[in-house]
Amino acid sequence: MAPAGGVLLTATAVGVRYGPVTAVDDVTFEVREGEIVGLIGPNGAGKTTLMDAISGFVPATGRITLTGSEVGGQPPHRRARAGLGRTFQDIELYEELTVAENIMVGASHGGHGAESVRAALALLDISELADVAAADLSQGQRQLVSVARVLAGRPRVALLDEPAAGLDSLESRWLGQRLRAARDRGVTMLLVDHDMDLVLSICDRIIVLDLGRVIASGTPDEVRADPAVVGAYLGTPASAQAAPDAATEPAGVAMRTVHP
Ligand SMILES: Nc1ncnc2c1ncn2[C@@H]1O[C@H](COP(=O)(O)OP(=O)(O)OP(=O)(O)O)[C@@H](O)[C@H]1O
Repeated sequence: MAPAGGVLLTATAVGVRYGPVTAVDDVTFEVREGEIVGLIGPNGAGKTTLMDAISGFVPATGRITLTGSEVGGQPPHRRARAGLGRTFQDIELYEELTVAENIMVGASHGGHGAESVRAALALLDISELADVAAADLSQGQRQLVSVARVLAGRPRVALLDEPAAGLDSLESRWLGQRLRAARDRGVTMLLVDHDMDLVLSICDRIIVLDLGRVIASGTPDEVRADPAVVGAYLGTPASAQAAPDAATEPAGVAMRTVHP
């Protein structure tokens, strides 16, 4: 169950248009302290655009607040300084530098001291990688280093964009354990990923987008059993879906078979 922390991040009636395309449409949700909230949905659902709207990389309508203060309208670096740390899909590391050095020099604002770097690595249980050259890391370790880089800035909410991209299922499970470890030590995360097993296993709550709108939200079990979610993933309108108790196959099984 989600811990009962205070509300850190709110999105209220957030919308993003690209010309005639409504990429995010009237989206409202909140993230509470100490939770991992997952953002999922089929290709083109608006997940990346919503992350961009929250972190300030695209203009959006509606309201976005962090610890009660409006951040919508602020440029990305101001939001980062206010406590919205973000990873990006393309991880760029200096191959010849160590993990600790990469985190120190790779900070998006101001750089981090050695103590922050050590703390971030410890949060993710990867302290043993501090002196390893980036060139010697596995893909899973690289993903965690990019998360550590964000955590070293001590964000109020860490926005993680596809941290399991390029990982096999074993690496993804390992990543999930590390993210859970960080969450158990108080890190709050909003996570976009296509890996359903990862999202369903580590998130406290999940928000499901389709065609820019929230079509479901709840615990992993609630979302897994929601006919609207199954319909969105299978490309069938929810109204045409059998009721969950009449389905020949559990919804969770159907969702797990759908990968990008
Ligand atoms: N820069 C852009 N200009 C115009 N349309 C865009 C732009 N970026 C995204 N879109 C459109 O906005 C909608 C949402 O796209 P977005 O990339 O946010 O979805 P997504 O859920 O992240 O998809 P994926 O899972 O494939 O990464 C899509 O219809 C997409 O074609």
